[in-house]
Amino acid sequence: MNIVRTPIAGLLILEPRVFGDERGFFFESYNERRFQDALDAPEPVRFVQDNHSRSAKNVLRGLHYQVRRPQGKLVRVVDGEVFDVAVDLRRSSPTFGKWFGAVLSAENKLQMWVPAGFAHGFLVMSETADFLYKTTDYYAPEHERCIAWNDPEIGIEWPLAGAPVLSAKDSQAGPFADAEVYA
Ligand SMILES: Cc1cn([C@H]2C[C@H](O)[C@@H](COP(=O)(O)OP(=O)(O)O[C@H]3O[C@@H](C)C(=O)[C@@H](O)[C@H]3O)O2)c(=O)[nH]c1=O
Repeated sequence: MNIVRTPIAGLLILEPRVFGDERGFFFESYNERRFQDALDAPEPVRFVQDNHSRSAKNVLRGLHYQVRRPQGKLVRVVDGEVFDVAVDLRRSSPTFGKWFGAVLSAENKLQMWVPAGFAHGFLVMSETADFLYKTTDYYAPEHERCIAWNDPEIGIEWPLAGAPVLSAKDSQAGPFADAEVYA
């Protein structure tokens, strides 16, 4: 597994080693020891929930985060292609308010490690996309918050091909300026 650091501290791209042969391919989609070594964090990261969503083309989910029960997320795509984005909500971070995005696909098999302290979202670029992720805390809807995907202050450059399809919740999301952020 190759670890690619991003311009935002703690936010990583994981590139698994894929073994292809005449049958198809094999790769380790999660290896706890390699993952913990890559993070080099004081406390081991513990995952408590695995999620799977399927979305149609142009669906945009996000930008989501949980105050008080923040979730680290290890995300990947097993069918299709998405543009995956994390926004740094850690006020003490030199990259507070900055975003980073990467194309994750079934083809490239890249994973993004989004630590606690970020808002997260993605746009589906293929006809459909199956999106899988592990989280470090449980879903807590009472602590869930949304920031508008098109907040001008954040300025995410989404590779849009038309208007995005949003949930009712996401279409009512507020601006970054009103967001409850982390310390
Ligand atoms: C996220 C989640 C949703 N649900 C339920 C609530 C709701 O009825 C239904 C759909 O929920 P949502 O519309 O919030 O799903 P979705 O918009 O896919 O939410 C997800 O978006 C991406 C970008 C993230 O980063 C995730 O952490 C999560 O917030 O599923 C759970 O039961 N557990 C969960 O962990």
